[in-house]
Amino acid sequence: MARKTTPARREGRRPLIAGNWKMNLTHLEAIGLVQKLAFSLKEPELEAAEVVVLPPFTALRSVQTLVTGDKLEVGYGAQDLSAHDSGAYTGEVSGAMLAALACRYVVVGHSERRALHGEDDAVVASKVQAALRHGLVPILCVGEGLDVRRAGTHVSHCTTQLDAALEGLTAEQLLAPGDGAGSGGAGSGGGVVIAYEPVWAIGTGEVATPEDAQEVCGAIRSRLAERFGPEAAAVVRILYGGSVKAANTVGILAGPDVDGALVGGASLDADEFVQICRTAADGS
Ligand SMILES: O=C(CO)COP(=O)(O)O
Repeated sequence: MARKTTPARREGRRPLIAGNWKMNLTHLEAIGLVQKLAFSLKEPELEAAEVVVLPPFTALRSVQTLVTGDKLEVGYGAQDLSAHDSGAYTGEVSGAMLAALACRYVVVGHSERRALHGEDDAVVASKVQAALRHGLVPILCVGEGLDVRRAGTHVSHCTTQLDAALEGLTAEQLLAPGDGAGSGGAGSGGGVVIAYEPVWAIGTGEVATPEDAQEVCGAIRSRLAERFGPEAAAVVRILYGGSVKAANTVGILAGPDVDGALVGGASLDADEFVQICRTAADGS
C-alpha cells in the first residue's frame, strides 16, 4: 500500500514517538521492552518515524549498552535533569551525566514535575538551558489544567509557559540538533522539541480531540515563528501527549502541526507502543 504523506513529513519534520515510562520498569525490564520494540519494528518504520524511549535514570546505562551493542535504531533519553552542572545537589542528575550516557533527549517541565516537585517557569527555563549546554535536545512540556481549559484560556496559558521556558534562547539553538546523539540516530527536527500535554488528559483516558491538539500545537508554532522566525519554527517538532493509545493515534497525528506523540501508560505495553509507532511511520 502506498505510504501517505502526513503534513509533518511534507514540511520535512520526521515524526517522533517518545515513550515516557515515568517511574516504571527496572533496568532488567527495560532491556526486555527495548528488545521487543527493536525486534517488532522494521527498518523502514524506524526510518520513517523516530522512536525514542525515556526510561528512569537507573535503566539508562543498560539501555545504552543494548542500543549500542546491538546497533538498534531506537533512541533514548531521560525524564528530567538538574539545572546545575555539578555540586552539592543530593539526588540530582546533571546534563553532563546524561550526555556521557549518549542520551539524545531529556524531558523538561513535565506537568508532574511542575505539580509534584514545585518546578516553576524559571526552573524549567534553567533546565532547558542546562540541556542545551550539554548537547541534549529538551522535550519541553507545556499544558493547561482543567480549570484553565474550562475558562477557555488554554492557548494563552500554553504560549505563556512556552515564552517563559524559552527565555534567552536564540533561533540558532532552536534550529541546531543537539550533539549528544548516539542513541539511534538524529531526528530531522531542531534542537528543541515541544510537547503539548493538557494536564486533564494525562493518565485519565480523557484524550484531547484532534482539533484540540492541533489548536494548541498550531498556536505554539505561530508563537515560535513570531519569536524566532518562520524558518526556525518550521523545523521544531511539536508533540501531543495525554492518553495517546494505538486507537487514537491516527486522529491525533492528523493535525498539520502535530509531529508526533509523547506517550505515557501505553508506552509500557510493547504491542500497543509498536502500533503507535507504526501508525506514525505509515503516516495514515
Ligand atoms: O504524561 C504523559 C507523557 O509524558 C502522558 O501520559 P499518559 O499517556 O499515560 O496519559
